[in-house]
Amino acid sequence: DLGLNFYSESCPRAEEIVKEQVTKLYQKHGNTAVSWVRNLFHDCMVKSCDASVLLDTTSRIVSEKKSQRSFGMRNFKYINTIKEALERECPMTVSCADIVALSAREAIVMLGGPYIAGMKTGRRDSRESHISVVDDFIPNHNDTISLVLSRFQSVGIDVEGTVALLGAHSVGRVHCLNIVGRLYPNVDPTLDPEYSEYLKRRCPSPQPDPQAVQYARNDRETPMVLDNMYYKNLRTQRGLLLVDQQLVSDPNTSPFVEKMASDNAYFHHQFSRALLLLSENNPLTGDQGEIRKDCRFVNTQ
Ligand code: HEM
Ligand SMILES: [Ca+2]
Ligand SMILES: [Ca+2]
Repeated sequence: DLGLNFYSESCPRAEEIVKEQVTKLYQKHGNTAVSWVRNLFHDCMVKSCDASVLLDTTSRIVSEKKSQRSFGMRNFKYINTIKEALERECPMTVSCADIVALSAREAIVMLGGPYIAGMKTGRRDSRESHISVVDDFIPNHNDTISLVLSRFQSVGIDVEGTVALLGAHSVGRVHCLNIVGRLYPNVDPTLDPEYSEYLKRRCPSPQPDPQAVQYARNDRETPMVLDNMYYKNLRTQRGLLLVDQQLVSDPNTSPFVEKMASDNAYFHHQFSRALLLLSENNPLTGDQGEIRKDCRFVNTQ
């Protein structure tokens, strides 16, 4: 099973090393922290917190990064930086799946979010990619709220927790590809008009070139702070994705949006609770899976 401070004997400084590396990376490239938060969602939601999302494509494996749902994910190369620091201290000991979890915990602090107490470790790494089922677990940007809620419910996260987790969209960016459906041919009438003008300036073409890096920030006010500005934006019709905006129009979720918009501490509390649950979804433990040497590849192909 997972446990608190699983590496206390095998690698006592493991959690400290992750913290040091996440801090250094954040100082050089602030958006690495944003990536670590998204990584946890994309790994843990898809079957298990097993670092399946980190595998690269090889002759035997099709990477989950190839999925349309993973569009825009970035900074994977810096996971290797964290892993290398751990390998220098304790070779073949700390799993990539625990790096995903611990780096997210530290990143949330860097971004002004809550410190998530009680995060367990001891996850082991998958020997396979789950590319064929990514779409069954990760919702699309324009899915209905009932589908989104059922996906989170299937990993034990309730409505309040789901509303809190979507608050991760208080940081980072969205590429135009995921936005233009709300702008062209007609502007979604639920969008604030001043906001849709801004979005059209950011995304001037209905068919964005997928190679061009055209995007809008999730939260224009505090783009690098994991705060409740996201919910305030939803209240003023400035939700970026359809899934975001639906949180205020649906009667099951809107009361939580209201509470989170007016109380940042409550948002942080719910975010911690839900993220902890997500971080413990169906891990490989004991002698299941393996401890990868390189997070991009299984040990023996
Ligand atoms: C219904 C659930 C969700 C959907 C449909 C969704 C969808 C998306 C989409 C489409 C993007 C923009 C990708 C791009 O164009 O570059 C995005 C970005 C992001 N998502 Fe989500 N997301 C969901 C839930 C979550 C959760 C639960 C978290 C974390 C707890 C999360 C964290 C992030 C972060 C941090 C970014 C910004 C990434 C960056 O700037 O590099 N998302 N999400
Ligand atoms: Ca996974
Ligand atoms: Ca923010």
